[in-house]
Amino acid sequence: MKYAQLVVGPAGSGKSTYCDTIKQHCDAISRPVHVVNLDPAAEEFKYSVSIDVRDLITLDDVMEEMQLGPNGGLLYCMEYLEENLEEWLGEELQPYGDDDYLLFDCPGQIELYSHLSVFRTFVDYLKREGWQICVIYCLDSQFIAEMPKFIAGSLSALSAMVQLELPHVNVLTKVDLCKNKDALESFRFPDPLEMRHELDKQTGPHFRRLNDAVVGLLDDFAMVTFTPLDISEEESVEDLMLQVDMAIQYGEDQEVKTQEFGDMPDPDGGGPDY
Ligand SMILES: Nc1nc2c(ncn2[C@@H]2O[C@H](COP(=O)(O)OP(=O)(O)OP(=O)(O)O)[C@@H](O)[C@H]2O)c(=O)[nH]1
Ligand SMILES: [Mg+2]
Repeated sequence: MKYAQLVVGPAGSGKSTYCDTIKQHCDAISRPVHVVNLDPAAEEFKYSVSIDVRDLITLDDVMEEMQLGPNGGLLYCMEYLEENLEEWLGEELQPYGDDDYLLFDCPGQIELYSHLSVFRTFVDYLKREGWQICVIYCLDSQFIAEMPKFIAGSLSALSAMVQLELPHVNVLTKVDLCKNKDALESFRFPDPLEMRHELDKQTGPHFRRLNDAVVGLLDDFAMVTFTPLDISEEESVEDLMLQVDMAIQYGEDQEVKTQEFGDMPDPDGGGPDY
């Protein structure tokens, strides 16, 4: 079995820093991982890149040749990647085999994970090629102090979960910058009543039914939970890695059946078993 983490999330949420952190952690414990850059707009990396989409296409070239702005240019690049997936990526992945572990550092446009097909095509291709994949959805902890922002972040994570149908770990990044780390605990397994109460406090009475529906939706998908990551604490990195290993069934007997997202949500509540 081959393993991969697909590291996604909004622009600037800490995806590349996450990849760097995990790579360093794994290097330190002599566990081989390789990082793949899938961001055609990336400029520099702290980690060493094993496969780079910029060898196929770069945002600068596309913007210049197609007269596109940065967002349109990025979408063009990703569609180009989608069209050349088997030919280019297939070739690049050739040297990787059993027990190899890749981290895919992805671009930050969230529409790529919600309503464009490129990542779905990408994931389906990797699955067909025998890769066991876990999605890491990064959300910046600096933006979730207020409940409406936390809910907006949760909904975007949920939309990626529904679109990609893979084991999924939501990560709260930049926790080292948080003054009150204990306050983050309440976001690990958010309480629906509390969410509803906080939302109602911050919106007018017209929004009550909408708030109710949104919180009900998140509660139904009981797996919209977040794991805080403090990159300055080795233990935090280890805990997260363990959680991802469980989600991806790294090192487990391959007879064990993967729990598919399609089995969710559990109508009786309760999170996933992994
Ligand atoms: N202190 C601290 N800063 C962080 C952390 N993660 C990211 N940053 C900073 O946040 C900024 C964005 O981080 P990146 O890792 O580049 O984020 P990204 O999601 O890859 O960004 P895009 O690829 O542009 O979407 C950089 O200035 C990082 O140094 C973290 O855990 N702690
Ligand atoms: Mg990045």
